[in-house]
Order: sequence, then C-alpha cells, then structure tokens
Amino acid sequence: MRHMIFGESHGPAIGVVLEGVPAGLELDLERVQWELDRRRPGKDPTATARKEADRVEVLSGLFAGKTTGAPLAMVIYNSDQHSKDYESIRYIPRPGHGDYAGFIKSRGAQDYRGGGHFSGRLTAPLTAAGAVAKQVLARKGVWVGAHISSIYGICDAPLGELEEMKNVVNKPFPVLSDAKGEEMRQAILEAKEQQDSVGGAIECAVYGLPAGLGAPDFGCNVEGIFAQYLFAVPAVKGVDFGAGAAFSLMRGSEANDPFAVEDGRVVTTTNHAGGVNGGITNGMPVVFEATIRPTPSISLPQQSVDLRTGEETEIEIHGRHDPCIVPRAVPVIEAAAALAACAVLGI
Ligand SMILES: Cc1cc2nc3c(=O)[nH]c(=O)nc-3n(C[C@H](O)[C@H](O)[C@H](O)COP(=O)(O)O)c2cc1C
Ligand SMILES: C=C(O[C@@H]1CC(C(=O)O)=C[C@@H](OP(=O)(O)O)[C@H]1O)C(=O)O
Repeated sequence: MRHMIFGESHGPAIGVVLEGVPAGLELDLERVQWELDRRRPGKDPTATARKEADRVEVLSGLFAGKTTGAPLAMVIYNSDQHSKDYESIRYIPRPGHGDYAGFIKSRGAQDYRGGGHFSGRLTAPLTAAGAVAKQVLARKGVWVGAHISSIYGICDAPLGELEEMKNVVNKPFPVLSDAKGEEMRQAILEAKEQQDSVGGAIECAVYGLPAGLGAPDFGCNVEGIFAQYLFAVPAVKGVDFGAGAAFSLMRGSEANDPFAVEDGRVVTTTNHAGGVNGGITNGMPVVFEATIRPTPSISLPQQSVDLRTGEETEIEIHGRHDPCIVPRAVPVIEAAAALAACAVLGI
C-alpha cells in the first residue's frame, strides 16, 4: 500500500489517498474514527488547545461497506484555525520547526499558517491510513500497539505482553504504570507553566509477523523500512530497535538472545534484537522506540533571524501548542508502524 498525505493545517482540509488497499475488506469506520479520537487535539491540558472534531469522511475506494481496491481517499475538514497567531512570525522562522527549511525549499511560497504542510496536524490523516493498515494486518494475525516509554527522563514500565498492551492502548494516557504516567503529566504541566516544552519516547511492538520477511540489503531491510515510515512523522528524531542505544553498554553475552523451542516453534528467550536479525524478521515481536523531540513552538523568547532583512532578531511565539507531543503521537507511531508492517509483508 502506498499513501499520499495532502493538506495544510490552516487550509480547508487534510487527508490521505491510500493506494493498493486489498479489495473486499469490510472497513470498520468506527474503529478508524476511534484511532483519530486518540490523537485528536484539544482534549487535555497536556495538549494543544486547538479544538478539532477530526471526523473522517471516505470519498472513494469504499462501496457497500467494503474496500473496492481503488484508491481509498479520506478527508478531515479543519475548523479551528487561528491564522493571525502566525502573521507576526511569517518571516521569522521558529527555531526547531520546519519554517526555515520549508521557506528555502519553497522559495518563500509555503503556507506559513500553523506550519502548513509541516504541521503535526498532518498526522491525523496518517493515523487514518494506519487505522486501515491495522485492519488489513488483523486479517493476517498481526497487531500493533505502543505506549509512552518516557517523558523528560521519567520512564514507564518496560513493554508488556500482548494482552497487557491491548489494554494500554485503550487508556487516555497510554502508559503501563499509571503512577509514572501521573509523574509524566506533572512534568508536562510544569514545562507548560514555564512556557517551555518537553520530549520523550514511544515504544511500539508489532506482534505476529512471521519469521523470514525482509533482507539484509538496502530497500528491503526490515529496520530500514520501519525507519523510513517513522522518520516521516514530524518530531521523530531517533529510532532504536530492541535494546538500541543500550547495546553500546552491553557485552555479547548479555546482548545475544538465546534460542529456545516453545510449542514446537523456535523463539528467543529475550528480544534485545527487537525481532530483527540480518534485516529479516526472526518471528519475535518487532520492537522499536521512537524518540520525540520537545515541541519546537515555546513561548519563551528565542533567537531567530528576520528573513526579510537578514538581521538577527528575537522571536516570541504565542498561540496554541502541545507542551509535549509524545502522548498524542502514540497512535501516530502505531499508524506508521502498521503501514511499515504492510510494506514488509508486501501488501
Ligand atoms: C501529534 C503532533 C503534534 C505536534 N504539535 C506541535 C505543536 O503544537 N507545535 C509545534 O511547534 N510542533 C508540533 N509538532 C512537531 C512539529 O510538527 C515538527 O517538529 C516540525 O514539523 C519539524 O519537524 P521535525 O521535528 O521532524 O524536524 C507536532 C508533531 C506531532 C507528531
Ligand atoms: C492542530 C493540531 O496540532 C497543531 C500542531 C502544530 C504544529 O506545528 O505541528 C501547531 C499547532 O497548530 P495551531 O497553531 O494551528 O493550533 C497545533 O495545534 C493537531 O495535531 O491536530
């Protein structure tokens, strides 16, 4: 399946066209909407105050409740744009955001309002596409789920078993340890109070992929395929598989995953490799962690440049922003992983 996301945060609508969706899938649109509701802005003081209903409408590729195999187009209308928030900073790029890079790439012609096509808002259609991918995967016995693994150094309990993870994704603040979740929320609110922001990480697992998918080579490597989908999520600045960066602190005797036989099937007793060896799935869950940067738009004064005069200047950003992107990005990371898993399966 290939997808193309369109729209701008302050334009009339955002959406996605999904090509190659298998025909005959009874699409559960309520489930697609449920995924969008998990990501929707304006629900909690730890998130942006922009209020959007994020109701998804299917424009094509669905007939009598089933996918037709033709491009599946989904649209979400924008309604709560405050474009004047961006007028005074039109030519003063926000440090950390896509403003400057986008200005150069589009020669100043980009829709600067609300980050335009660079906005995290464009992850709503990605979430919808991922929700379709999850339903395609379900027919193959594959399930994707994630939790907040850390926010500003406060860590959740390690990834749970499949049943526990199925419970976590239903939570409004998706953590395994609710006590740690409360500490994380306080850290977000404290940063917000100080006109600042915090980042963190999301750990995600894909359960049910069979062993033997992928290849060691460029373009077919399972870790490479996942990374490509994940880095297309704005604010993702790192992706680690299995023990990831912690491998640098281990010895081989600690890092290797011993093989065992369970119900006649070869498994590993640990999963430090994150379900991938040699770029190929080994039958264990594919597990990765995505690092999310602190939200770029903060209201503390920062140094920038006025692109009209070429002079250094101070920028003050006022408006509605997520003091932490991580909680709302959990369904987005799952969506990117679901699309990646389809690619790995050749769907
Ligand atoms: C769900 C989500 C919400 C986001 N909310 C904001 C926000 O409120 N303010 C902001 O400046 N950036 C926000 N971002 C991040 C920016 O869109 C992102 O940092 C920017 O496009 C630059 O991309 P990069 O961080 O990948 O380099 C959000 C991202 C996501 C995924
Ligand atoms: C609207 C969403 O988040 C937005 C993501 C975003 C950014 O720069 O990424 C900036 C803000 O946009 P605005 O200034 O228009 O309120 C966030 O509210 C959303 O995620 O649906």
